[in-house]
Amino acid sequence: MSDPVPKAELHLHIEGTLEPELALDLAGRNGVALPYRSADELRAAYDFQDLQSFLDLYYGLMAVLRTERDFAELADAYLARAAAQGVRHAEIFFDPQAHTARGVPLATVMAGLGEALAAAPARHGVTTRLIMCFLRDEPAASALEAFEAARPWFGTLITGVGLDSAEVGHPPAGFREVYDRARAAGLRLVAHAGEEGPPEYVWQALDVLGVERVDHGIRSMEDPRLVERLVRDQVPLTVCPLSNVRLRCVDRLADHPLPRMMAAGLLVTVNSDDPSYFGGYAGDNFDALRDGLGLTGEELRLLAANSFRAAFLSDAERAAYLEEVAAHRFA
Ligand SMILES: Nc1ncnc2[nH]cnc12
Ligand SMILES: [Zn+2]
Repeated sequence: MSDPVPKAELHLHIEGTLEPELALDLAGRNGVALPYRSADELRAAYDFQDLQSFLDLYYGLMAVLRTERDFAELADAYLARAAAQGVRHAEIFFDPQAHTARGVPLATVMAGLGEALAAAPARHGVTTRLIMCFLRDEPAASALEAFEAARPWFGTLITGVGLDSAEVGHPPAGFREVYDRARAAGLRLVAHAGEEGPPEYVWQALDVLGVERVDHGIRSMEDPRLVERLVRDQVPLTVCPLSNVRLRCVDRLADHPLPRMMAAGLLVTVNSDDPSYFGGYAGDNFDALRDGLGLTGEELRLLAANSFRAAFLSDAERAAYLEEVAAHRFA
């Protein structure tokens, strides 16, 4: 990747950027016993059958994240890698409940992430937003509790709310109340839907939760009326091609619906989801689309421009980033 196109990353779980080497370092530093003796042994465990098999490993490995410094190092390492692949703006998810349930105070998580994000423009040339996600396989009451605990950071460090974790059997409609509170608090609204779950979950994310962006949304293609709606309203979809292959939502990259989604007029963006686990950061996903699906430089430019159109930026920031995309020369 000689000169990557400038892009925004809008679907990135900071916990999913935990590289095996850092996980082992933190395990040693924090005295956490892991059942892996080397980074290669850990990497070999990254062979997933579906979303749940990934989540089991992902939540388990979070045990190594304990201190403010751990979260700061995690986020700083992501920002360095992302910047090297052309990411100029990152809207970063985190899972508060996955940390507080392990006894790590929310204030510790926020202080660590806050330190790395505050340094990011000067250190890495990356602007950021932070989006707290609710775990949809936990009760709605737990999401409400997490939401209320995070109020001190609303509008300063926390820009929005999202919904993630095991999708099937956990439809968006169960989280109406916490989304209503988030809207009233002035937060931006997104949710994972249509990754493994059916198009009905995308409808619920739009019509019950009132989301502004849909994370994944690939199964929307099964419902022509839903595609019509998403095209009409130009609802951004944060698609994650390498993730979809690794979690077997699609059989092979060659079968990925992204080209059909673009042809249908959907506002598609390309993102890495959990790059340490799925074989690539944002630029690697762009490269895979070029090398594996034959996307042209102009198609990649459109995807990069879409990422800034779909981002929670001011008009002035957006215009400046779109100029950079327009000026980019593909090799
Ligand atoms: N791809 C994904 N889907 C749902 N929840 C997640 N949490 C982290 N990555 C996720
Ligand atoms: Zn995700």
